[in-house]
Amino acid sequence: MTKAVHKFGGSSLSSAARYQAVANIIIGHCQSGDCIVVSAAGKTTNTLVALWQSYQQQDERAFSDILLQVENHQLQLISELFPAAQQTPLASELRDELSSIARQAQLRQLQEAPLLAFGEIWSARLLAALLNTLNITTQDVDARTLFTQHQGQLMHSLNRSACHQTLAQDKIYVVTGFIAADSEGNTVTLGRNGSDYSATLLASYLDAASVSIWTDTPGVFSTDPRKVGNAIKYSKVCRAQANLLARLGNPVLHAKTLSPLKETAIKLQVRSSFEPDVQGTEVVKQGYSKEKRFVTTFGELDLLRVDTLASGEVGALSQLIQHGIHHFNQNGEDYLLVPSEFTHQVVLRLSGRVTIVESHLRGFAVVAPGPDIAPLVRQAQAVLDEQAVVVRFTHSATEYALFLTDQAIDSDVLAILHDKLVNKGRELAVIIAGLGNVGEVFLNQCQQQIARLQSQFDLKLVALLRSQEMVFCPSGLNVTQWQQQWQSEAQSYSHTELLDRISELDYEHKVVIDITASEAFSQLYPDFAAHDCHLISANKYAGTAAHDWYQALRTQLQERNLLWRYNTSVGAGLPVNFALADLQNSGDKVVRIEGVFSGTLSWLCSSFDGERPFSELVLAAQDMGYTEPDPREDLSGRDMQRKLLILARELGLQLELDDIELEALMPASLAQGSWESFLARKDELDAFYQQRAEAAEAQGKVLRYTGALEIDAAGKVHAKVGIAQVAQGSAIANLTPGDNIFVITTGWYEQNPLVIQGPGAGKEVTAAGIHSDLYWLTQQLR
Ligand SMILES: NC(=O)c1ccc[n+]([C@@H]2O[C@H](COP(=O)([O-])OP(=O)(O)OC[C@H]3O[C@@H](n4cnc5c(N)ncnc54)[C@H](O)[C@@H]3O)[C@@H](O)[C@H]2O)c1
Ligand SMILES: N[C@@H](CCO)C(=O)O
Repeated sequence: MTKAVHKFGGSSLSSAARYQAVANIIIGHCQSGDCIVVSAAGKTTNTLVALWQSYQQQDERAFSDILLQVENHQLQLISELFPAAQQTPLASELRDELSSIARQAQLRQLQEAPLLAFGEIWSARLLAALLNTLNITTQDVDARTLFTQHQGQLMHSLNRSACHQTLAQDKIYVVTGFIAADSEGNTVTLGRNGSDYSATLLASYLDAASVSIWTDTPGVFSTDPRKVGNAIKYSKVCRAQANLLARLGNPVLHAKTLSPLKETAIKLQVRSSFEPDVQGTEVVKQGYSKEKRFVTTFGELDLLRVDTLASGEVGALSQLIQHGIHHFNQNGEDYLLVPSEFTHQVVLRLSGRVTIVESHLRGFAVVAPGPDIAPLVRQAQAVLDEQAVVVRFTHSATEYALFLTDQAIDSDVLAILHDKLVNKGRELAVIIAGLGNVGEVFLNQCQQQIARLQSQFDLKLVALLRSQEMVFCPSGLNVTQWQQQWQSEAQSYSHTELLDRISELDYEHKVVIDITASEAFSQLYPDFAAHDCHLISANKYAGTAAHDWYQALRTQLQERNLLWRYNTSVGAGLPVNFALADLQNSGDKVVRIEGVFSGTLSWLCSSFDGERPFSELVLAAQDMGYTEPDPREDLSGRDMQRKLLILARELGLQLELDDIELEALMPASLAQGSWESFLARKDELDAFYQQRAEAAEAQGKVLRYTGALEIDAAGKVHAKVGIAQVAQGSAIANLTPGDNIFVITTGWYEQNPLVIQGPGAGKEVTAAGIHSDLYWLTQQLR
């Protein structure tokens, strides 16, 4: 049984490298029995259209030039994709076909459709050959043997049995998109973007489980992502809205694509072959997704009024111009929105029954759930008035409204419309990982916080995760009863299951809040980003990972318009990152940061008076929730080293963790082994500390654990964390136990540095800092 149909468009096959990329996607996503539908490579169809035009114009010189261009392009693909031995038969088959085209042209017997069909035939042949060289049993199939039309209508039962008979073996089939045959065996084409239609038709004939349309954008967006940076990629769109968008000219979905899927359970996905790991958009049956908001812009259109429109006539007109036509009725009159380039064809066909009401219109449509339309129309009109955009015609229906304007809607106006019409009333799904010291307090504060944010943003807590178990509730957990829900519903999970569940979430925005201390969990950040999740971290591992990984994550987040907030990873709730960002954004230059950046070490050093053994204080700090899960992460200086690295990266410095010199506040011999074995040797820790404290006292000083980062005049960075003897009475010596202090010297704060001081660890302050990050995120999303 065919499990899946995958369609790759021209942009996915525009070069040898793209063919290789598609082959890799097929290897990763397909199984024997699946079908691949292909369009012509790159701009091949346009070139073949130009070839046809030169033939019609009897321009022999242009004809032979274009034919040579076609040959060179195909030969280049062949030579780049295959070893020499394989190139010869492929090249000679191509040359035979090109000679036959030239011969038919000379005899004036060339026909348009069979000429255009070569684009798809060559793509299918090359891709199948490439897959075979990669040891994947593949066969290319000419769709003219599968799809037959009679008088413009597809012969469904004949086609169905042809598909079942031809595509029955245990191999991968690469089928040509766009083309079919008529009942006499002549080639016919399925129209613009016909390959998408071929793919859904094939899926319906084969009762496939799914169709994936692989294109150059990773899904269906709320508006054109090339024009509006914060366009939202929806993970799910319902078929009715997808259909409407297609009729309104959305560039990703095409009017005919969806029709074969009506009344079927076939899953349709739109994905990017350029970012195959990124979750695309699923077009789901009615009721399986919330209705979303879209602002979709138009190319040049004419508005036509038709006297009497017969049933099926709009479909026939669309068929004629091979393009979607939007039809609506206003005040009892029928209107058509026709792309200007096709108006003359439509007017000719409707001879005498049509009036051109307005021509050369641009504009946009707002698509939204019914109850939202009326207020959105008012808001859109207000934006257009403010921006002095002249509206020539408007139309409102139950699920959409049209604004037809004089001028094209430019990116600035579109961004404002999108902000006002789409960015409002959105939902944010919150996934919380880590329900330990900080996580529990954060959750307990959540009830109040979510209610407070609710007036501006609709937050839903959809998942709670510990290392082994999770509760996942897409419609939202009850924050006040999370403990009961945890008791009754928590289940073990794998990371794959977690990512699958996240990919199914039907929310405009998602955020993963990482309150774990797990390096393994932080390594999932690129996957979360690929699933369009914003990130908030108290966990320091991602911020201190190897620079290349860290930079790749940052780039990935930036490309996907995702935000990452991690203020609590340094100084708990203290606004250190804010201050550093603000100084730099204001044009200041930070040259030195020094101080105490560990709540645990601050508390331990300030509390130690020789009365209680040092190790006893360590256990007390652990009890208070100051330490990392393994307090040796603090005692080793590693936690403070991480914080200094996070600050360094905030300053744009390219450091690795080990570029920061580190001196531990414990004997090196205690670093290995279990926590229990460490406790068994706690005397060694006590002696280690006692000895250093006494040495400091002998100098009239006190022992503290400090860190400093300095950028010298030559731009060289010096960074260190370690044990220091500090003068009694100094700011560091006088720190309240548990406080952090950040002394920041900058160009402007040179003689008298800026000081940020306060609690640097603790459940409440850290949880509060995470709420601050969440609030910041919601503000940015608005
Ligand atoms: N304690 C503080 O004062 C403070 C301050 C700032 C930042 N932080 C950071 O906050 C994080 C949490 O600190 P804590 O004191 O609450 O730690 P904790 O050990 O008490 O809690 C960690 C939680 O994470 C869960 N967890 C571990 N691995 C996981 C995984 N792979 N997936 C999902 N959950 C996982 C554990 O089950 C536990 O519930 C740490 O990264 C810490 O550095 C803590
Ligand atoms: N263990 C850390 C928690 C805050 O990151 C500290 O003591 O500073």
